[in-house]
Amino acid sequence: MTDQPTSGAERTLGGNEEALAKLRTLRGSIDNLDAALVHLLAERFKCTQEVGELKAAHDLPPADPAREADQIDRLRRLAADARLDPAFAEKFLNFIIDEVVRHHRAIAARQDGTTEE
Ligand SMILES: C=C(O[C@@H]1C=C(C(=O)O)C=C[C@H]1O)C(=O)O
Repeated sequence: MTDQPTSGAERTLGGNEEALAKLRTLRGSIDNLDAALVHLLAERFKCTQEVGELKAAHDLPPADPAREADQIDRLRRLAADARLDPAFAEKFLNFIIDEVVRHHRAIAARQDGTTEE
């Protein structure tokens, strides 16, 4: 007996129990990986928050383009080794870094007694 289908793809597979079981197993792993990604990102943002406070306390600029370039090179190499598209890895890292720098600007502005955004 198979559980009731819960999504469009599951309904389309209908009575194909083998394919349905495989889809559900894969989606279970995707759920676990997405949870791990959220936890990893939360830990990364905890670290970058502290970096932002350190920078504000020592009057350092919110962004460090040289460090960003090193990180992007490194992530592109890691992605290629892992057979992940390096262009995607770069886009993903830039998306995260933009958010980090936005936080760092806000921390610096708070420290200066100004408001940003
Ligand atoms: C976290 C930092 O601040 C910024 C964010 C970075 C990142 O998220 O990897 C890298 C460089 C900086 O522009 C840092 O300087 O280390």
